[in-house]
Amino acid sequence: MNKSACIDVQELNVKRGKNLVLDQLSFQLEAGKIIGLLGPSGSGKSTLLRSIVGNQIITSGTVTVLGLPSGSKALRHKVGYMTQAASVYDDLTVTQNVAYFAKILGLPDEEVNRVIQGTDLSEQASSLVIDLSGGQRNRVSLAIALLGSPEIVILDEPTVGLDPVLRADLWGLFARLAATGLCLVVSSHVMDEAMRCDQILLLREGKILAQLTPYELMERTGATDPETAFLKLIDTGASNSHDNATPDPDSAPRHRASADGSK
Ligand SMILES: Nc1ncnc2c1ncn2[C@@H]1O[C@H](COP(=O)(O)OP(=O)(O)OP(=O)(O)O)[C@@H](O)[C@H]1O
Repeated sequence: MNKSACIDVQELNVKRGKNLVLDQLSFQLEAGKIIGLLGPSGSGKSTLLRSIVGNQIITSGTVTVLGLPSGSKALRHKVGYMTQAASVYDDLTVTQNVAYFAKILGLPDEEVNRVIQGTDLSEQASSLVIDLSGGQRNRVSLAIALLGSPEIVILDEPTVGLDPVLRADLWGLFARLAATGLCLVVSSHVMDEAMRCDQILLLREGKILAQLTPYELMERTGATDPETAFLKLIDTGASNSHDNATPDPDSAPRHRASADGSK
């Protein structure tokens, strides 16, 4: 495994029912970056994320996380996971929700305040979740995923259903988290969000179409927007795209511009 790789997937196949949902995936992801897992609905994003977290029975291949097989007990506090379905209780306050999960994980009270502050929820700490906006609600799920200072945080479509302002807000927060050295893997089917990542893994019908930087995505396809770039990659078959290319320093991931605290 590459020294800086925090996730190493080799020849991963996953069948769900009779369907081969992930087909011979091999790739490595580096620490300290935002990795965007992009692909259309049904392309296998959630299944791949579940395989990394260790919540998915895999048919063959290996998924190694921080040097250990995914799902290992020793990874429990090292990998945070925010599922697509909201896992917060409407009738509890923000603090009560976070404290509940902190207790399950055996974490001290200070940890509750730390993640609430880290997700900009201090003002809403005493509000019931039912009274929060969609973005604030998603941030409660994110706060729970950050409990215990994980090294890897897996976020399954955290911006789904949010308006562009709230989406930009959350991506600003992801950038600030990545700047602290976390490895964030964020799935989305909104291609525009690809441009906010350091690296993009494009998935289609259970196969990796490309692994590249936003800069490379645009340069390789000559497209002016990521949606068109994705379609162009499909057209060309992207047969030589999965090349783990070295990021171009000039690609200066756009989110870094907002990593200094602005949203
Ligand atoms: N329990 C299941 N049994 C059989 N097939 C399943 C099951 N769950 C999911 N699938 C299939 O696996 C494929 C990948 O699903 P997955 O949820 O991983 O995709 P996705 O890219 O995350 O989609 P979305 O963006 O809509 O959440 C889909 O074709 C789906 O129909």
